[in-house]
Amino acid sequence: MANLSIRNVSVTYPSQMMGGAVTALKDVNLEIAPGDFVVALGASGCGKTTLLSVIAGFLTPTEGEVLLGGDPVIGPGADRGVVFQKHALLPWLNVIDNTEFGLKLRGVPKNKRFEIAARNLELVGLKDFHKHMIYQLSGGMQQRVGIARALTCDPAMLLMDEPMAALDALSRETIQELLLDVWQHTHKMLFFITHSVEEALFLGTKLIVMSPRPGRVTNTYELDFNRRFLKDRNARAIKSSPDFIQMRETVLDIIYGDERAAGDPEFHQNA
Ligand SMILES: Nc1ncnc2c1ncn2[C@@H]1O[C@H](COP(=O)(O)OP(=O)(O)OP(=O)(O)O)[C@@H](O)[C@H]1O
Repeated sequence: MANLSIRNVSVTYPSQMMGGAVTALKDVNLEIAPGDFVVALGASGCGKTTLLSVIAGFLTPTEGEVLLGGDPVIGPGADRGVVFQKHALLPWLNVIDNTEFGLKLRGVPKNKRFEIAARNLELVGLKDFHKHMIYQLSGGMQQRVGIARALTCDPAMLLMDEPMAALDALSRETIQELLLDVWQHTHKMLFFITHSVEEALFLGTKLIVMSPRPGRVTNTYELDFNRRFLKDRNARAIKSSPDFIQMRETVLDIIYGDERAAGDPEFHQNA
């Protein structure tokens, strides 16, 4: 199975405000192996979305390279499925047609694409919702469709940019647990962006904490809270355990420090 290697990646955007250029990423190195669930966390503007865009192939780095299975990433590809925060589903198509969409574009025959889409919808708990229109679904169910759709081309990696941000607390916890089940079932690499420290610690096997100006990875932690959850399925016990709380405070200190240094007095209490 293929590793994803991010090697010495820097990204500079042209900017009229910031003296002509803004360094969104500076010399980022990261190795993601099959089965890794990498979560990126950090103050606003530290380059999380830029890093995801580089991995997805939406953006070419100014310096450095991204390799998937040793091959350079030179654009978007079916080997990397992207789940966006919202507004990414096609409202005029029903659930099964949205889920099949990528396969249809690739010319996969109808029977085959139905079989794959139905399997993925079952995986995300939507087997009875094939014919529903997108507007008939809750935000959490729409995100389940987004995950099923991203899985249909059997990518090596799922990329998710704050996929839970628009959900209420209960739906968010349900989708977090669902995502861990999907991860355990598929063994895909995951790269996941969030602003919630609790979510990051609960979901990831590897947490990267990023700092702004210029955006870089300052701290990396190996985690096993998600594996503990998959063993005993008691999320509340894990999130209130002493080691979870201690880790949460350590990470919050880093992020608060960055927010203060950036002069933002209203750090959003998203932890
Ligand atoms: N297209 C662009 N043109 C110019 N500057 C950009 C562009 N996209 C992002 N930036 C700048 O690059 C830096 C990193 O942005 P990015 O969106 O990657 O950060 P982020 O960590 O995802 O932020 P947030 O948490 O607020 O979503 C910021 O200073 C941002 O203003």
